Amino acid sequence: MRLLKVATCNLNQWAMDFDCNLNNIKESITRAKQSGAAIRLGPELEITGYGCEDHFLELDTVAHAWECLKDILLGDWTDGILCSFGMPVIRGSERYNSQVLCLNRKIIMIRPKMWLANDGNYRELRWFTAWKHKELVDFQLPSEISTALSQQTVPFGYGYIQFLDTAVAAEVCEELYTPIPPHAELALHGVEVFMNASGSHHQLRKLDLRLRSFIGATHSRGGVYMYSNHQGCDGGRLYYDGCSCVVLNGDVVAQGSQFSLKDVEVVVAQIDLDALTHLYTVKILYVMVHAVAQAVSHDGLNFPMTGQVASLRGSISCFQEQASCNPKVPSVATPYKLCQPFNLQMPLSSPLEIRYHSPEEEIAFGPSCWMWDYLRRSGASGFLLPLSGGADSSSVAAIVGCMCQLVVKGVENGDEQVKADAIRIGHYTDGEFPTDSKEFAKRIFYTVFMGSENSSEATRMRAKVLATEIGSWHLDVSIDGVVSALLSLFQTLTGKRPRYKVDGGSNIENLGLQNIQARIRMVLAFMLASLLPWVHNKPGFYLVLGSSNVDEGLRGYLTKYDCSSADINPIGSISKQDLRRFLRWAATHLGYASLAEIEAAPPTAELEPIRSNYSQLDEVDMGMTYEELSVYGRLRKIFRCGPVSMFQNLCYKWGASLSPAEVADKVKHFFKYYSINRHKMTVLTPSYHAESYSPEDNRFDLRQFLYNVRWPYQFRKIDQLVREFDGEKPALAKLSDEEKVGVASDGGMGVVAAGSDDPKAGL
Ligand SMILES: Nc1ncnc2c1ncn2[C@@H]1O[C@H](COP(=O)(O)OP(=O)(O)OC[C@H]2O[C@@H]([n+]3cccc(C(=O)O)c3)[C@H](O)[C@@H]2O)[C@@H](O)[C@H]1O
Ligand SMILES: Nc1ncnc2c1ncn2[C@@H]1O[C@H](COP(=O)(O)OP(=O)(O)OP(=O)(O)O)[C@@H](O)[C@H]1O
Ligand SMILES: NC(=O)CC[C@H](N)C(=O)O
Repeated sequence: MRLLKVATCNLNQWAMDFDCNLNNIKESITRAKQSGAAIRLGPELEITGYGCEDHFLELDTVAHAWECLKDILLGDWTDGILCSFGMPVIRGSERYNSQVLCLNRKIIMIRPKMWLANDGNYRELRWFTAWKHKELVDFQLPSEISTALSQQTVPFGYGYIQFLDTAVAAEVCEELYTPIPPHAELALHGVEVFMNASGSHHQLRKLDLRLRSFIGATHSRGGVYMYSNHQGCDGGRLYYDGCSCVVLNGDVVAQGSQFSLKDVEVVVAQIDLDALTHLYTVKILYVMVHAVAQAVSHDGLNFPMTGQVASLRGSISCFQEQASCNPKVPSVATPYKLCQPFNLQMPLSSPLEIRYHSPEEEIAFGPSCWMWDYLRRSGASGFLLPLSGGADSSSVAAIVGCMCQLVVKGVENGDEQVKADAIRIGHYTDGEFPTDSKEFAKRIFYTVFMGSENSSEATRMRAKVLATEIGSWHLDVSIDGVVSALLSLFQTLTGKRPRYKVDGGSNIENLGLQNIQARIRMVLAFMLASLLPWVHNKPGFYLVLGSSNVDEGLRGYLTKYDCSSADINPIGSISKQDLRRFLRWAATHLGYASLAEIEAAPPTAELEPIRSNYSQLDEVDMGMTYEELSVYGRLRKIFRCGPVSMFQNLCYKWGASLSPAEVADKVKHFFKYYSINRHKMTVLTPSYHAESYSPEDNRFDLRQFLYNVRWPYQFRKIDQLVREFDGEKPALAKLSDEEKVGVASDGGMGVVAAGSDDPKAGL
């Protein structure tokens, strides 16, 4: 029997904060050692933080990473435990994103990343070179390190470490998701343990995709797959969502949290790499030992199994055939044993039922954890939210409420860091600390309803009730005096006073009057956020929260520099549809009952006067439904559709209820407004990234912002296709639902399935 105990971790690193990162790393090693683990894996680029971006171009960053590594290696941290540290390494003139593998105060091997993440939010090729050679070369350690460690060189490149009792290899994040992942070849060389150091961000409904990859990696070829990820906001729009885990032969045997306020979480599993013992015996042992530390069987049928890796591989004929003729992969021989012999005191981990959060929980917990990190690291004393009583700002309020609940839970569970941060931010004195989320919210959360003559009593009351449920310090102010002061000023300047459309004004007047209200709210919000703490004898400032959703951004249905311009926005890349689901969930699960009524109300900007025959509604104003917007957004971004291919796809998808000419009108309408308003994306409030169809212009969706909004070439082609389709209409109408190809699946990312999004269903 070869019993191996492995530890992986979620670390809440902060880009460029080397002290914070080093402390977390040391803490994780301490806990790994306490658990008796022989391997400790940390996340990708953990020493610097993953999100340093152009700081990686600074030599200081790499130098500081070496200094931190030296600090670790000069102490007893790596004694008796193989540690993988993520850091940038320069070799010659190239910089590599590397896993540095250390044991007993020596560096055993440096494994540079071979396939870099370079799409979506990732731009690793801007900072790193990919190592493309299938070999190990000698790497001369920086002189300060080599002197301190008495070690001149280290093997650098692709390969694995051959210990006396097992073989271990690194696979760096993205490499796992490539068409030919390194682990496939390494497994054929007898590598039994894979260490994947990752920097992977949260995206709604993405976890499944990730877990399927770990499972797929080890299901047919066997092996132990260790995954480590960052967890938290390391200084940007992304939330790294942890979920460090250990997978054995396709079964998850240890799983860390996806959302948590903890800075360090260590996930441990114990595996037997060797012989297969009779299940019954194992079951008895399991009962006898009665404590499988990290792995608890959910259904009672999965017991810890011995002999998992070698035995499985030995039973697959093709595996052996391919292994026998596989080209050689270099290795580093390390005369050291990682495994223990059979020992009843060391219980084995069993397969777990994988824990997934629902999308509603993801919306609640991801942004709240991100906001907590942002708050505690920004030096602010709290948040201020312009709360309209509508769905969007109420979702943001609920997320802040959820954050307060998580903080109180963290304190209750004895998390000293959360407690210290909460005491500092909430300005508790005399040994007091938060014990009630509402009381905590009162200290760190201002909500402000800024009503105008166009606001309804219903929204004013909804804002007030929700604020009470959450516990925020709520203000209810009227901005009419400021609006009329501005209008009087304008009248003095020009002699003219604009009127609303319902009162006979033009479109320009109507828009001008709406935008005055929207922008005054922004100015007022920032004023209150900076001065209210002073009024209440608190030091510091509050961060202004924005609350426009991804669909409004895509369509441009927001006033540039209005109340959607804020310091940060937790829902800027979440769709209206998902927010509504979240509100229904939060009404019961977060205990804010009024959210149910808020969700049920039709979305309105309340910027125009309400008359008996007119009341402003978002979907009417926009000329499209939020449901349609989600479809356009996904086709545009995820499926990279231009106007013509979007039209073609939607003809299939909506063909049963809309004619090609109607589809063409919708597509043109969308592209017209998308392009008219694209400039607004350049000044979008930094938002939590949660959705792969985000139109966020600064880091994610890189496109021009000055368009020919008539799209003459593309729209002409659409018109031509409409004429052609009109001739073929009967043929198209004959297609059954199953035959309508629509949009292909996006691999589990929650994209519309064919035929599922009839635009009329949402009306
Ligand atoms: N190509 C370009 N590049 C750079 N900037 C450009 C530009 N074209 C216009 N601009 C600038 O943008 C301005 C137009 O933008 P903006 O001032 O926003 O005005 P605009 O987009 O015309 O109107 C805002 C729309 O959002 C609606 N709204 C407002 C508030 C809340 C809500 C809601 O419920 O969610 C909806 C409102 O009813 C209205 O339909 C122009 O005056 C110009 O200054
Ligand atoms: N009466 C109001 N009081 C306070 N803030 C407001 C008010 N009206 C609008 N806002 C703020 O301006 C933002 C944009 O206003 P808009 O009317 O577009 O709301 P929205 O995007 O539809 O969101 P909501 O669903 O929260 O009303 C809101 O999210 C809110 O933060
Ligand atoms: N750091 C990386 O290699 C990222 C890999 C991948 N795109 C992810 O989100 O997990």
